[in-house]
Amino acid sequence: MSLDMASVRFAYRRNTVLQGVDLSVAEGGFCALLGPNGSGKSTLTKIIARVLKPADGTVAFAGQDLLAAPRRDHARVVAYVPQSGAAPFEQTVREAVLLGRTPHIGLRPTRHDREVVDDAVDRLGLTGLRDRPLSQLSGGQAQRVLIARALAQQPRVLLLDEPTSALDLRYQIETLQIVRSVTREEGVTALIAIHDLNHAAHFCDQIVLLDGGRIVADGPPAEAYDPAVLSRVYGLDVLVNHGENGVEVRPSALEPAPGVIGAPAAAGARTAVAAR
Ligand SMILES: Nc1ncnc2c1ncn2[C@@H]1O[C@H](COP(=O)(O)OP(=O)(O)OP(=O)(O)O)[C@@H](O)[C@H]1O
Repeated sequence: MSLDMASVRFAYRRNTVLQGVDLSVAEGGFCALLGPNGSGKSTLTKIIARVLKPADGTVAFAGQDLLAAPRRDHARVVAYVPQSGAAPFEQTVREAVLLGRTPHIGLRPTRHDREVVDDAVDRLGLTGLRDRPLSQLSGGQAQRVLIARALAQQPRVLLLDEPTSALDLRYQIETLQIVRSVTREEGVTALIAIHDLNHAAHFCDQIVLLDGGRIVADGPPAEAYDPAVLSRVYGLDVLVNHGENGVEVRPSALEPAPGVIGAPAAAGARTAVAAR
């Protein structure tokens, strides 16, 4: 079972932004979608989420055509966390997360539905905020509500469009850990559009690099991160280090910070080199 896209093409009027994308993510895989601004990451996730309809191509999960499935069936398989979401401002956190249960609920939410919601609220560190209206949340808290709503949906495929962009470092890491554990422990297939190449390498097992609506690299981080390809795509010289902790990418022009061995002495500083 896998998420499979074949020959997917999409254009905004005459501007073709996906040029025949073929992509497979194994069941339980955690795939990072990388690429510069405007390379087509959001468009690709929106097609799988059925926010946008491709001009051509197929999208399937476990052989089921996701583009033709009835909406409710699609929503039982696919959950989507957009870059930012509009929600009725007076809704509370718990009410917003309960919306994730919509594809599963009969006439009214059951005790099980409420347990799933409370579990998702707890996992995203929102327990203390669960009765608070969305209008009284910070940007990062609101982003965590969207992620909790997607988890409460209990999907087979989880799509996240830059879900960590408003999060502080702790919640960036925790969110990526949660998504990784959902993939490994529950076999959910996750696709995340993300800009941080090092977080992607650390947490994901598949890297897909988009450039101008085409896939230019696809594989495990150690194979997909080619310095020449990354430098060309991002228009910036980068180095790729293969170390004990995995692969790490950094701009080659980035000098060590003052105080680090090898850094140039800062003006007026007595020493810029750490004593050993
Ligand atoms: N609603 C729209 N109407 C017209 N063009 C659009 C629309 N949304 C996106 N585009 C264009 O489609 C291309 C791909 O955009 P997309 O949002 O998929 O890129 P992205 O890789 O997600 O970028 P970012 O990293 O900035 O979020 C860009 O050139 C963008 O300007």
